[in-house]
Amino acid sequence: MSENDKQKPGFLSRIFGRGAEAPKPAETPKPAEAPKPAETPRTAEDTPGPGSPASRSEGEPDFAAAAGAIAPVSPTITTDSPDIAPHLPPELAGADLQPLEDEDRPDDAPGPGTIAPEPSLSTAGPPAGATAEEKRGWWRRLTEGLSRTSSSIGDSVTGLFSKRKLDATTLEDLEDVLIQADLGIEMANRITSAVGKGRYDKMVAPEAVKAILASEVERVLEPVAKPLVIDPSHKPFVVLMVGVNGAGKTTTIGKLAAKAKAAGLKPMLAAGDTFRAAAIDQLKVWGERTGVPVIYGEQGADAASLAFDALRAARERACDVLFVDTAGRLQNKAGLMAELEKVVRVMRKVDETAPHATLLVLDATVGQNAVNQVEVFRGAAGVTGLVMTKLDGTARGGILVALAERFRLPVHYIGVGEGVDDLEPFAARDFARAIAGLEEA
Ligand SMILES: Nc1nc2c(ncn2[C@@H]2O[C@H](COP(=O)(O)OP(=O)(O)OP(=O)(O)O)[C@@H](O)[C@H]2O)c(=O)[nH]1
Repeated sequence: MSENDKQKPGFLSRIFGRGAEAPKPAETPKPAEAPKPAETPRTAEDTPGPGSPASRSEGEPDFAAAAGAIAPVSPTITTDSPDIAPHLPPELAGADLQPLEDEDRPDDAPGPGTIAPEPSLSTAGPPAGATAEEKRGWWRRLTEGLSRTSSSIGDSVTGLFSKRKLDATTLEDLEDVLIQADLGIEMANRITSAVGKGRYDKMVAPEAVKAILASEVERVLEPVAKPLVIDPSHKPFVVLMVGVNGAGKTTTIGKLAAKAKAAGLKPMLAAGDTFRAAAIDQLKVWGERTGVPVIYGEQGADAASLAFDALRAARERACDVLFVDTAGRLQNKAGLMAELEKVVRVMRKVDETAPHATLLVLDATVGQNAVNQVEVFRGAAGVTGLVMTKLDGTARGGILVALAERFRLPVHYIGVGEGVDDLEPFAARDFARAIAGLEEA
């Protein structure tokens, strides 16, 4: 790290956390086991149906109490350029899965634990020193990703306010628009009151309404817009990804792995969603694409056992960050809770402080259902932060504002597309202005 970098406390503390200590020396690694070949995936008939136990081990004795007795899951670790079978799971059909171009990785990429001069894992908004063109690109990706929400809100505001003076009906209509965008009733009330204040019987410019909306939204979002801080005193820093099936956990891990690499960190991925073979394959594809090793077992293997092995392997390889994928089946809340708790307890046999972050991945297109998901996963997994995906696929992106107001959990990232770059660090002002349909501040 250059002297120059050391003198940037804001930047460093966003990455490593304030007052972060120097990394502790890694524990003496146990002798690495030779990777075993992946076992033949089970057939469809073997796949448990809805209502089945959350894992094959559910209901079996909890081995967390005796970590020494953990049954091996025959995990395999891919290399940095794993050889993946050409068969892709159906949900990946058509996705852009070409390996990242080498030119994206600078020749002088710094080693683990140091900081790349370019975008960090955690910085919200375009990186310091970004060119005007890069800044425009960042804003364009954000506004394009949020365009369904912003056109729904922005076009309605323009329609409501461009031709008539403000009266009670206009405000009621505005409130309906905001509720339909899933901003929540309280937020909608607050915005309409702010718009109505002192403006009855006057023409109000749509841009002025949008500005009020953006500032009210920003006020709610500002306290929760927090970067994901990778504390280097944990080696690896363990990030547990939780969320219901299809929320975007695996994709988000892939995008985060790319960000971690770009930040000069050494990541590893654990295919802890052992429920579906396709989920394991999907993570392996992301590993190949980003050049990040993936540890995986056979379909149906015990997820906790895999997480245990992954943490040990990441430690042996001196990885900076381990992203652990999980299955999320809400059909069986008790099973889900039991499995996640077991994953956490077993990882703590290796590192009693793990996981260091538990990110709940939420699909924005489920609307108000996301509220229920936060409640369930907060109870099951002690969620420390949120990632909201698929904001590009909904006109109801206001749900993020409603969640922020209700739960006040940190929001680290938003997903605005399927591409590797379509995961934006969450920035309150930019999000607020984008959904209001305003230009960049
Ligand atoms: N449009 C869009 N699609 C996304 C985004 N994030 C994820 N997806 C897509 O959503 C689908 C499901 O994503 P996954 O990453 O497989 O979700 P998961 O939570 O891992 O699902 P399971 O493996 O079934 O547990 C995939 O087709 C992704 O490409 C996003 O921000 N925008």
